Amino acid sequence: MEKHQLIEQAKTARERAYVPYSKFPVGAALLTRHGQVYKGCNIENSGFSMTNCAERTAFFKAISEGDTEFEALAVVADTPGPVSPCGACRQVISEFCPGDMPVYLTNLQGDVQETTVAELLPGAFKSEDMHHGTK
Ligand SMILES: O=c1ccn([C@H]2C[C@H](O)[C@@H](CO)O2)c(=O)[nH]1
Ligand SMILES: [Zn+2]
Repeated sequence: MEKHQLIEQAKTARERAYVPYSKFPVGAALLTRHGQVYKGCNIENSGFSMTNCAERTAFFKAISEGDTEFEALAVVADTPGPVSPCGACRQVISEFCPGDMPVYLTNLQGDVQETTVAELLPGAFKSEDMHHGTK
């Protein structure tokens, strides 16, 4: 699957966003090692803190279906520059993806910022960090 195809899938996902409060739809498309794509949109709630971002929707769909090996992620929103994932999503992405995995941050104007999981969250807290002295 090519980069532009994954970005198109993210745009399709964005059309399903439930965003009555922010009116800011976001779409994500997560490519697995087996070539499957999990799409995610942001889903808001009148209790604002319960909002789930597009990125985390895609990851939670994949993980809950038993797909745990990822190759690329695309995210799209109608932003002036490439969309920037929030801190919570950066932490979730770091949990499940190799540091060198490509991430395509895009917008509707066609700007594409190609980055990596490690660049999105330098110094990420990892499970290894919890086991000092216990192994
Ligand atoms: O990368 C991002 C940034 C924001 N949002 C959502 C959360 C909320 O619904 C709206 C405004 O923050 O956009 C995402 O889904 N992904
Ligand atoms: Zn987020």
